[in-house]
Amino acid sequence: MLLNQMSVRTSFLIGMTVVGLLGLFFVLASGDVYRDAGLAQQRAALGEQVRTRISELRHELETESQRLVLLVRSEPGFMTAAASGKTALVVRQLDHLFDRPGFSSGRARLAKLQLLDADMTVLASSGQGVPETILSQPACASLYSVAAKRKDTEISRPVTGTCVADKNIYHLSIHSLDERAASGFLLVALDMTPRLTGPENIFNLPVYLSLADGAPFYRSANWPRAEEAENYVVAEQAFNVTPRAPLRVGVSQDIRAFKDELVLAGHNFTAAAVAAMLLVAWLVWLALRKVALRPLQALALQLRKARADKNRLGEHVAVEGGTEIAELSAGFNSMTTRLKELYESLESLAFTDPLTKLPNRTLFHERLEQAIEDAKRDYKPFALFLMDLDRFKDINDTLGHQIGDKLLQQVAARLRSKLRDIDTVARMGGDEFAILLPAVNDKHATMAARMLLQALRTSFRIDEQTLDIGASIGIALYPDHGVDANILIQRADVAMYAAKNSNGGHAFYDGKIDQHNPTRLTLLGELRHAVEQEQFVLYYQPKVDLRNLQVMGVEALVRWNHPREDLLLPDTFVPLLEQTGMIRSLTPWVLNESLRQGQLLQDQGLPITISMNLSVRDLQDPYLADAFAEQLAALQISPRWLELEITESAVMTEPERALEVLARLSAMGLRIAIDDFGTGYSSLSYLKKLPVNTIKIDKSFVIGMERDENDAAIVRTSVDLAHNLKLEVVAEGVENEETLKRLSELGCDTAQGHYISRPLSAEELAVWLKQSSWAIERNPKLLRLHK
Ligand SMILES: Nc1nc2c(ncn2[C@@H]2O[C@H](COP(=O)(O)O[C@H]3[C@@H](O)[C@H](n4cnc5c(=O)[nH]c(N)nc54)O[C@@H]3COP(=O)(O)O)[C@@H](O)[C@H]2O)c(=O)[nH]1
Repeated sequence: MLLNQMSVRTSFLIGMTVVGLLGLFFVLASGDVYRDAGLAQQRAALGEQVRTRISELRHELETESQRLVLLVRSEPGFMTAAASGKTALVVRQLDHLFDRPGFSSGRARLAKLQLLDADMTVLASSGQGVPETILSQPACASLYSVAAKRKDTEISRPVTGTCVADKNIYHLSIHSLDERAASGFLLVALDMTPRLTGPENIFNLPVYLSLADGAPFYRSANWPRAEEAENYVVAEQAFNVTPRAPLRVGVSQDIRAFKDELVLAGHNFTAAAVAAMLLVAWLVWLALRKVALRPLQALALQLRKARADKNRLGEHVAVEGGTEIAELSAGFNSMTTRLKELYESLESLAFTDPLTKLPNRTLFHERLEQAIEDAKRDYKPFALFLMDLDRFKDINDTLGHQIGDKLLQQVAARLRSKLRDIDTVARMGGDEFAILLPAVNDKHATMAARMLLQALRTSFRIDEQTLDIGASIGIALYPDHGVDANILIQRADVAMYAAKNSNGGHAFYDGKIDQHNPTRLTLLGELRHAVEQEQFVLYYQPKVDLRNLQVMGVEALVRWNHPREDLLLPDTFVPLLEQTGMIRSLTPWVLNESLRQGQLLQDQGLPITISMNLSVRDLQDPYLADAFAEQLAALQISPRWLELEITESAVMTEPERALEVLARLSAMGLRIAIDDFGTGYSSLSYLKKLPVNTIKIDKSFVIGMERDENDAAIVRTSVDLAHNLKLEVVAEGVENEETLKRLSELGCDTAQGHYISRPLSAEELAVWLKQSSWAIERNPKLLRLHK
């Protein structure tokens, strides 16, 4: 377990240290074995030396005995005396021999000469030498009986023996005087005690002699004491003297020098073994480091780098090592390359808009945060643009998503091509783009916005079709309009709505126009949803022809069928739809629904004109007339059943464009009414130019005309003006019979108001048209029109 938590390097070092310690232990243990073996060998060598010396001593004594016997045989005096059988003469000769040169000159001291008969009975003994009694002791005398028991054929060979008597050790040998037994035998006794004891013993070492029963016989003065035992080796050898009295010879040898040598050799051996082990360990370490450790460390290092910095993913590590390491490194390199690819594709998925390949909302947010940091550090302003395409929804709905997608791709490419490398352009979703322009002030931002809008004004060519779109850009500046990313985005959003209502197509954030509050934001979100889900419904308010007091048309008025609220009136949401440009998505729906309703009523035999309201944004739409033409054709409805109500202010916002749009609509046969007449700063010169059929006097004058003479004057003047211009007049806001009568007296053509009817749902209208006193059956004008 612990090994699992260690680095390979540490594991290697620990493993090698353990192996090294084990090796050292075995080296030290083998030193002891080696020393013991050395001592055993020393002991064996000493034993061998003792055996050899003893054997040499025997041989030497036997040789000496032979020499003496030959000397004796060559003494005529003795041989004559022996042959004479005269004991005294023989004894004299024997003693005489003792004194002869060469008898006592040997290294073994001559101890006795005896003449024996054929039965090994002593005939004569030399007076010189050791006393007679010593040789007659059983240990020595046994040799006589051994010799006596020999066969005749063995008589010529000497009999030898060793005996211990009277604290001396003797070598005895019995030789025949000649080839015949009858001539007698000669016993030669040599005292070999000095050869085994004393400082000049044959071993030249301290000697310890003991008898068979263990009784000590002799001990050299320098024999080691018990406490010195470890400094000596002792070899023990049986030195057979007679069967009954074997002598054991112990020899000790001082081994201190040898032991010192052993210790020194042991130390040298240990040192050499340790050095060899270290060398082997070092070589193993070098090899392991080269084939395993270095490659693993290189791979681990690369892994750490890649973990710390994702950009280092995919960097290849070139390592040399064994087969497994080569396999590991190849696997590592291919894995890190694959990881890099996966990471990049993930990053691309997470941060890139798949359609336009532009940064997405998430990445834009990151860049915005970074831009704020940079701007704080460098004290440089920057600009944030939020841009929304005009008419994109129409294009998407009418030409299909594929065209819409290609248009977005071309818009993205065009925007990108117009910006600097340091600028960021991102797609926030739908047809909304965000642009970050570092290090620019308000003047640069204005120039950039104009340049981008100009770039988008050039037509787009997609699948053989030429498409024209516009855009609105809202601009928020750092730090003037905010120092926080979310605030800047919100304010650029507010500015974008202002831009939609402006002429230039771009607008800076302005605190005065910012009606930003949570309720408004919620409403905005819900409205977007409502437009997508078509959560609207049309109510219809009848208009009565004052000449016959019968209904002649209805005004279509939109209501929001809010999922949680009651039906919401247009004042609560139409201004917001107009500000945001979303009204342009609602208008086609109102047109479609109005025409469908008109067709239903006509199918029921209730032919009436339907009026619908257009906003200022509709009047700036060059495709509006085309859309109306398409819709009318699709439903096969005559344009004369449709009337469009436009306010003076809507026309006066961009009179030239409005005039162009209205001219086309009028040319198609649609009727045009000026709504809320009298409330705006009417330009009579434009009124003259407009293809208008009707003016609707604003209800604020009509409601008050009974009480306020000024209002009454305005109504009267408006009626006269309209008639002078050959226009029809509608008075709205008729709330009572008196007003209706007064309007009729003034020559007003049509009346609309709560007195006649409040706005009705489609079902209510169908009933009302059949049942009310203003019913259509009694209106011959309309019946005539229908025919
Ligand atoms: N662009 C579009 N604008 C639309 C659409 N539908 C409506 N509108 C605009 O909303 C304004 C308010 O409409 P609404 O709340 O429906 O009010 C209408 C009538 O209910 C009201 N009216 C009618 N008679 C009387 C009356 O006797 N007294 C009284 N106090 N109010 C009355 O007037 C409104 C109709 O006005 P007008 O359009 O000027 O004829 C409305 O002004 C529309 O501009 C839409 O689909 N698109």
